[in-house]
Parts: sequence; C-alpha cells; structure tokens
Amino acid sequence: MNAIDATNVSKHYGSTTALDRVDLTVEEGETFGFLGPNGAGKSTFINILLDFAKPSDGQVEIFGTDCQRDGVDARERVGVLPEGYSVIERLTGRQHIEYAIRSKDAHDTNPLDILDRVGIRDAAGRKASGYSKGMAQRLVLGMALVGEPDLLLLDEPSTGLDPNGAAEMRRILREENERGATIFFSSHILEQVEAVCDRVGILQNGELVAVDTIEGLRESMGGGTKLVLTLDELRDSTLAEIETIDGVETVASVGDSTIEVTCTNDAKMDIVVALHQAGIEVMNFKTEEASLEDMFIEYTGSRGR
Ligand SMILES: Nc1ncnc2c1ncn2[C@@H]1O[C@H](COP(=O)(O)OP(=O)(O)OP(=O)(O)O)[C@@H](O)[C@H]1O
Repeated sequence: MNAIDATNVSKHYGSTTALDRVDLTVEEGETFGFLGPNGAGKSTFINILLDFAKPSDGQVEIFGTDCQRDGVDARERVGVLPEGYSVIERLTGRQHIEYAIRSKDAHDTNPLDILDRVGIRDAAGRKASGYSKGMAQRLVLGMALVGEPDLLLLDEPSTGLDPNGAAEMRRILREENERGATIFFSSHILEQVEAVCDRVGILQNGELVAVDTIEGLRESMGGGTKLVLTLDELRDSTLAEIETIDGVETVASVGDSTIEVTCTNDAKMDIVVALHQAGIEVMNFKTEEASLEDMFIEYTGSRGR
C-alpha cells in the first residue's frame, strides 16, 4: 500500500494558485524530500494531507484513507512536525511529550526516552518559554515521534537547528526509517534532502516539476558529471574535438590551459583517451558531481535559499 497518494490536487486562494494539479505517490518505507523555494506550495500540500486545508480539486489519501473524508482516521498513523508550531510556554518539555502521549494513546512511551533521543533530556523539567528556537524544534520533533507513527510528516524540520542539530535530526530520520516509518519532509535546504532521501519532488509555483531519485535527477541533467581538466596546451581545435565525443554535453575553457566539460559518467575516460591520442597531456584531472543545488537551480531557475 502507498503511504501517500495524491491525485490531481489543486488549491486556489482567491487568484493565487498554491497547488496546480499535483499527482504524487510516496511508497511505504520511503524517505521522500519535498523541495521547493519559498511560496512553492509545500506547506499547503502538507496542510491538505492533515486536513487543515481543503483541496479546491483532487484527492489525497494516507495509507488508503481519504484525508478529507476520514481525516481523523488518516491522521491516526501520522506523526507531525507542522511549520511554525509554537510550544506552549507554561508547559515543560516533559509535559509536552506527556501531552502527545495522552493524545496518541501511547502510554507505554517513556517521555524521558523521547527527550533523550532529541537531545534535550537535561531540559525536561524546564518550561518551554526558556527554550531556544533549536530546543523548541527538537521538542516538536520529539512530539512527532511519540507512538512510533507509520508516517512522519515534517514541514521544514531543520528550522532553527544549528549544523549539529540538523545532523542529529537526519540521524533520527534514518533511525525512524529503519524502524519502518515512511518519511515525508519538506525543505528548501537542499543538503538536508540530498543527505537522507530516497526520492525527491521539486515543487515550483504549485507545480510538481520533477519527481525522481537524486541519481535520476543527475542523469536527466545529462549525467551530471563535471570534469575540470588542466592540459599542457590548449589548442584552437581542442574544444571542438571534445564536443564530438559521445556523452559530452558542454565544453568551455576557463583560463589558458583549463577546460570544464559536463558529460555522462561513461564519457569521462573517452575524453582523456582522445586528448592523449591528440598528443595533449592532462596535467590535472578533477571530477565534480552536480550537486542537488545545481539541479534545483536548473529546474526552478531560482536559488533555493
Ligand atoms: N491561507 C492562505 N491564504 C492565502 N494564500 C495562501 C494561504 N496559504 C498559502 N497561501 C499562498 O499559497 C502559496 C504557497 O504557500 P505555501 O505556504 O504552501 O508555500 P511553501 O512552499 O510552504 O513556502 P515556505 O517555504 O515559504 O513555507 C503562496 O503564494 C502563499 O502566499
């Protein structure tokens, strides 16, 4: 069974189209990254999954249950970290987790174990009003983990976390996934998604413009490998000769004796061999993988952050 099934989902706010005919399937057990610049429609999609917002058109299901018709049932198997959730200032960290335990009927959960996992056990007895932004975010993640949900829906989970906190959050997501949970999280921070996701969807102006594995996205960019070659000499004909090699996408000179070539993985050796046969020596050879950031810019034409 699929964890999430969205069919032809649109959402209009007056003249603003927040989602435009989105079709998306997330399989059980996947870690799926939902990527898009600010205002792309990520939160709107998550809000529809949670029945906090109604779609103008289309349908969404969680584990086969319609999110609008049977919202309560659909949410039963879900742990949520909503965007911009405010902690309750007068309650301690421990009381927040206890509240989540009561509302999810997860009475065999030890609140301190959860607080330990998210790294704020020492602050269990302190009121959340004194928590830093990152501590509050960890607390909300802890609340989402209560009851071992089958699906974690996380809207920008790394908000407010320092690099260590973000790395810990990724570790927790991996652990949850190993336990069997499906993870769906939105982000505009590309490295977060690249580091943990099986697949990503790129949303732009409400439209899902790509859904693929990171590898698949690289492939669709023409292999996604960039070679930087420093040669003993750069002849007038060299760039044109390399351009004729199968799998080569672009060739450019960057200085007197250095060229940059984007190509498929298979073409790398062919380029070096062709240069050698032409009597040109490769003094230095470096490959760079296209980062998700490159792809994101290519797809959306905007910077991700
Ligand atoms: N309640 C609302 N009323 C009117 N417009 C809304 C409402 N919620 C969202 N929008 C609009 O819908 C579009 C998508 O917003 P959404 O918050 O879903 O984007 P997002 O991808 O989550 O952005 P961010 O990364 O900034 O949180 C935006 O143009 C936003 O202004």
